[in-house]
Amino acid sequence: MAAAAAPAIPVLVAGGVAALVLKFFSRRPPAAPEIQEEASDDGKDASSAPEVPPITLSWHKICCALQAKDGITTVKRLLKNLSGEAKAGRLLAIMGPSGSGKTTILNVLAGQLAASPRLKLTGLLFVNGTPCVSTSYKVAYVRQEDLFFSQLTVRETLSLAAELQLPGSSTAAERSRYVDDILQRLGLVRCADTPVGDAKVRGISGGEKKRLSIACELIASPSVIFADEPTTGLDAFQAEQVMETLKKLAQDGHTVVCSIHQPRGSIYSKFDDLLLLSEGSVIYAGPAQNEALAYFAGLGHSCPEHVNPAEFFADLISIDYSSPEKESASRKRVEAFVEIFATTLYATRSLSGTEPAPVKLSTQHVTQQKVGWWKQFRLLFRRAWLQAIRDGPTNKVRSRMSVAAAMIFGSIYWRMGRSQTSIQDRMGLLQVAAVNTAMAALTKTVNVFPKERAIVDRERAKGSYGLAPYLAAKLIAEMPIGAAFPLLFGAILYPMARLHPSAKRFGSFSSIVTVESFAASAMGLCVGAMVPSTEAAMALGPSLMTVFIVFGGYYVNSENAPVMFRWIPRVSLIRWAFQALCINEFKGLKFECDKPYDLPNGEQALERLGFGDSTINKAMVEEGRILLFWYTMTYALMRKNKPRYQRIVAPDESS
Ligand SMILES: Nc1ncnc2c1ncn2[C@@H]1O[C@H](COP(=O)(O)OP(=O)(O)OP(=O)(O)O)[C@@H](O)[C@H]1O
Repeated sequence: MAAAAAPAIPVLVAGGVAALVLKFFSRRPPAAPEIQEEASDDGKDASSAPEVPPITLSWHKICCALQAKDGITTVKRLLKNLSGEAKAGRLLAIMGPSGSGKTTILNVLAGQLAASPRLKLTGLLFVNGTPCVSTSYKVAYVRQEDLFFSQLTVRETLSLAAELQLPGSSTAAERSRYVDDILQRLGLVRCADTPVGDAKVRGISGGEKKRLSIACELIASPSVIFADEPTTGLDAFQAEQVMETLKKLAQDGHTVVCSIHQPRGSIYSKFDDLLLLSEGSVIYAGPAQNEALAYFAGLGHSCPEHVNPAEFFADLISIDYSSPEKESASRKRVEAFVEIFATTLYATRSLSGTEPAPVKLSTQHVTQQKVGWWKQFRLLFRRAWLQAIRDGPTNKVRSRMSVAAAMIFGSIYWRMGRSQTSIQDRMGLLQVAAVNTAMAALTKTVNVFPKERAIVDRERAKGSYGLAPYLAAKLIAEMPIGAAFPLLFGAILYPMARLHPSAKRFGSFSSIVTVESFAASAMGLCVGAMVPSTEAAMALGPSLMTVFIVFGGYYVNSENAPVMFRWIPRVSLIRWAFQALCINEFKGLKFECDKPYDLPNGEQALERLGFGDSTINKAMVEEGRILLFWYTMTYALMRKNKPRYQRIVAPDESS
């Protein structure tokens, strides 16, 4: 009985955490934005755009090649001798056909080209004329996909970024004013208290999401802002607004560089400078407006009146694959453009004139972590908690599934008696309960975690916080809600099936399924940390769990399994949960006996299953070890898989 009571501890712990969390947040309603209404200490006006050091970024002879496995042969040249510059206070647009290298050059300039042993990246980068070093300027990179925690409002998202990224010396009022200022500047005031939303719950619009992405990047007052196709997926109006935002940021003194596909005329007119690429080569780099048109007119290609220059350039520099003749003609034209540009004044006038001395460069940009471990933990805990409790659709589905599963199994195993046949029924039900609990927790986690990991990877790459406070905050914040569903399942199933009728046994039953559910979630986290996408996680997670189900203690007796598989039951979270549930159910239970070979009590039933000399405590310790193993593996994998960026080397260093 004492053993049976021991596993009640996790439920008490989860309940305790839930109570503490509720108490903590009862003082701050979840929907309320976390704005401190303190008066400014220093009376500074935060409404003006913060001053950023002006940066002129120039690049010289950037080459990027994909190499064969031998490391010598070049398979493809992604960037060919690219030179150019982006100036403070100006908006530079990188345009070119699909696959021309726009994203690649943007990644290179932002120091965020994903590292690969098969890529060779050479060239020189200069900031205000001096060789670029990693921490000499602040970079913001607005990626194509906008990834956010869907249940947080716009203001909460920005406030959290501000709390994590602004120096600890700033006051809460200053941070709050700073957030208000950014909301104002990016036109996000109207949707400030709207949740970001996702596919399940509609939140802010695509354009607002993009502007929120820019806003989050602006928190650190970057000098240079890179944006990869910021208008993709937006309607004309939203696209216009996003580009207007970038233009204003340029006018505020930022250096803004964006790649863009086929902008409409009104968007093109906002560009100050233009970098035209085709198949990794520069076709034109220089001022975007009349100069660009005059340059091509000088080459015999005049843009007709009332034609959008962006469309004109797109037609001019694209390779036409519709027929071999057209392909050859368009390729010749593009090659001629590349050749001409490489030898014109345009190609060199923006650079400092003298050939820069080769220096060893690193463009890896890592922000220093600004706040301490506990503050990171507290902020991330709040985010994880809000995300978990506000996710109504997911929680509704999970609770409905728990109730439905309990009702179905409860009806099938309705009020089991004490006949001999009920022994098999009990075993079947306990196995089904263990499998259902594990699968529900696993599928939920693998469905959600890979998306969250993508956000966390980005934030960690920026140095916003560490992995340990993130994981600790997530695990603790999700504990109460994670415990609620197995508890609901147990509370309905237990009386329906009339399992061992004792409050203590019910407490143990609930504790066992709760711990098992945490172990399955931990396994889901590990699977999510291992693979690149939700689809891959959804394929791998349940397949792995099937193996643990087969060796879950009911279908195969571990002693009868081939030697090579005998270790699997020891690591199967289903097996230990099933074992603990059986001991909890059968110990002390008497059965009706008619025949001499009938089993008179539960102890003998346990002997048959091979659980005779075990206890609930022992099984739960094993389950706890499995839980810790998956948590540790998740930590190790996320640590190992932290995004790494390709180092750029000076041309002569690479030879
Ligand atoms: N890490 C990589 N390994 C292999 N090939 C790559 C890698 N990165 C880019 N490429 C290739 O380099 C070329 C340029 O890619 P990039 O994404 O820069 O083009 P893009 O102009 O941005 O295209 P789009 O407009 O379609 O996004 C493509 O052919 C792409 O397949």
